[in-house]
Amino acid sequence: MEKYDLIVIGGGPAGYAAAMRAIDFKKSVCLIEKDRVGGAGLYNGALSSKTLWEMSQKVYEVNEATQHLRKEQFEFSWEEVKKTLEEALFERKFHYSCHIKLLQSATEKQYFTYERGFGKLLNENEVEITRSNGEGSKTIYGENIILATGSTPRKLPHIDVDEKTILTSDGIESIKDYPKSLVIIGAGVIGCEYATIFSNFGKTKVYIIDRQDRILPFEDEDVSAMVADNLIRKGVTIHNNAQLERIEKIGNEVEYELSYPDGRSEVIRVEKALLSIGRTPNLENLGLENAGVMLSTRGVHVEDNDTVTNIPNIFAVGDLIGRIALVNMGEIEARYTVERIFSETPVKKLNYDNVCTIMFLRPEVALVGMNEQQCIKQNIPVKVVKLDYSLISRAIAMRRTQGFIKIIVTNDDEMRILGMRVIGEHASTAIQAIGLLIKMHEPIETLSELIHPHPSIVEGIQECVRMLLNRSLFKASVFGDKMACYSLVDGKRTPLERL
Ligand SMILES: Cc1cc2nc3c(=O)[nH]c(=O)nc-3n(C[C@H](O)[C@H](O)[C@H](O)COP(=O)(O)OP(=O)(O)OC[C@H]3O[C@@H](n4cnc5c(N)ncnc54)[C@H](O)[C@@H]3O)c2cc1C
Ligand SMILES: NC(=O)c1ccc[n+]([C@@H]2O[C@H](COP(=O)([O-])OP(=O)(O)OC[C@H]3O[C@@H](n4cnc5c(N)ncnc54)[C@H](O)[C@@H]3O)[C@@H](O)[C@H]2O)c1
Repeated sequence: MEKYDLIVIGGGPAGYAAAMRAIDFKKSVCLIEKDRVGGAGLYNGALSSKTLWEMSQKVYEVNEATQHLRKEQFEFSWEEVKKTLEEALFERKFHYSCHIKLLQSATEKQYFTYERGFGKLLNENEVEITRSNGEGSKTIYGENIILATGSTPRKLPHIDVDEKTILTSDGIESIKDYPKSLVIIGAGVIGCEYATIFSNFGKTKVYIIDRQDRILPFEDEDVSAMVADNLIRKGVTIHNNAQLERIEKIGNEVEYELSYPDGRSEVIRVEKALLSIGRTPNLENLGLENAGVMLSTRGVHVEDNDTVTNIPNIFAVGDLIGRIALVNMGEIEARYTVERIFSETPVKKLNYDNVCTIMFLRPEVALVGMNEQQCIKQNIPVKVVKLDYSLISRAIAMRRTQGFIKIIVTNDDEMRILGMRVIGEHASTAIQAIGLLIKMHEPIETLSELIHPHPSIVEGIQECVRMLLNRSLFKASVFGDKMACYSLVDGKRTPLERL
């Protein structure tokens, strides 16, 4: 039987990162992927949806900038959109396939093996690989095993997803043309990103069904309100507080019925529906019971800030553990796991305090660390500072002054940063710097006199920090509507006196 130091099941961003990190330790690693290396990091996921988003942003911006000049809207045909999408996917797929091929023929071949097939645990060390092309199966042995089988869209028993008319993110990119109308069920990240994409293209009437009183319910109200306002301005209908009573295919269309707390109900017909109500970990036929691996309510059970399961040589990373479903987190968890297994020196546990993300909306939203509602929920007393984009030179130069920067710090003299939210153009440009400050437990003083490029959106972050220190360029006493600074203790906001 072939023996390896490490077997990795699943070749998405997490599994791939694990295999590559094992090579650095000169350990023998077998990576097993049943379908396509890259997983949802590429296909029907991060790269594909961002390619669509980028194209849709271009369309929207051209039309916005030239609205007084043109009679007709600028547009891409769906064929052009698909072609660009395929080019982008091919480029990345090419990197992976060349990389894998060359690694297997280079000096690394003694370490790296790639197997195309379905991986299943037979016990704590043995994995069966069943090849999809009818070439049978084989069993291999691993000293250590990393499970990285990812997730798939969550479905509901009463919604008949056929990936043609009623779709999930797995099927939406295979549509043959822009739908004339699209209802999106679930107003989380995927739902809002696709609402942005289709409303940007301007060819689809978009509806979002939101069972809560606002979209993006896990984000602060000011963020979700600005995102919602912009979607509505682009013609999107948001059904807030709506209960989906029924959704069914009628011919080539979809009919859905909603009810509201005030007793109202409505029936609407659209061309397509997109179900985006979260993701489910890929646990099926993984053989967890054969090895005695336990589950949590979210996925495979792992220890806090760690990736080890209840079986000491079996680990789980990425979407499969249901902790934070992001490419960057899957990669970090995977790299940590390999270091934890093979490093001769102790490795620091995982830390989720400074996770940086971007929500690809219009405008983009950058997130790092905690938001206000998390501070309230965890009863952490904080200070909050908020600056409107209209006071930032670069936003003025861009003629895009809609947006704000919000920074949350500890409610003490040191004022360590706990989190930041930026919504607006170039929102994502400064999140890693803030992520680094959070990780290093640095006080905000560090940022206040650092030389920032001018004109840039990040100067707004510096102005926020200076406001907290009561030394801002503009004074909140004058621009009270654009600058806010308050303490947030026991859920109560109290304005802080600022000059
Ligand atoms: C529409 C969409 C947009 C997204 N946008 C972003 C974004 O902008 N930024 C971001 O950070 N994240 C984004 N995400 C989330 C991100 O794609 C996932 O968090 C990430 O891909 C998870 O990586 P993973 O390796 O854990 O799992 P996956 O990417 O799901 O990969 C798992 C792999 O395992 C394989 N597999 C499963 N079972 C087996 C088995 N038994 N044997 C062998 N192979 C198996 C699968 O075929 C797959 O290739 C997005 C997701 C979606 C759906
Ligand atoms: N830009 C990014 O980083 C990015 C982009 C896309 C996806 N992702 C990742 O993918 C994950 C999954 O995204 P998602 O949007 O599917 O999940 P989500 O958790 O972000 O949102 C799901 C939404 O569906 C709603 N919902 C749940 N059940 C419902 C029901 N029965 N009826 C109506 N609404 C319902 C929830 O209230 C929530 O608003 C995200 O958590 C994120 O980690 C990240």
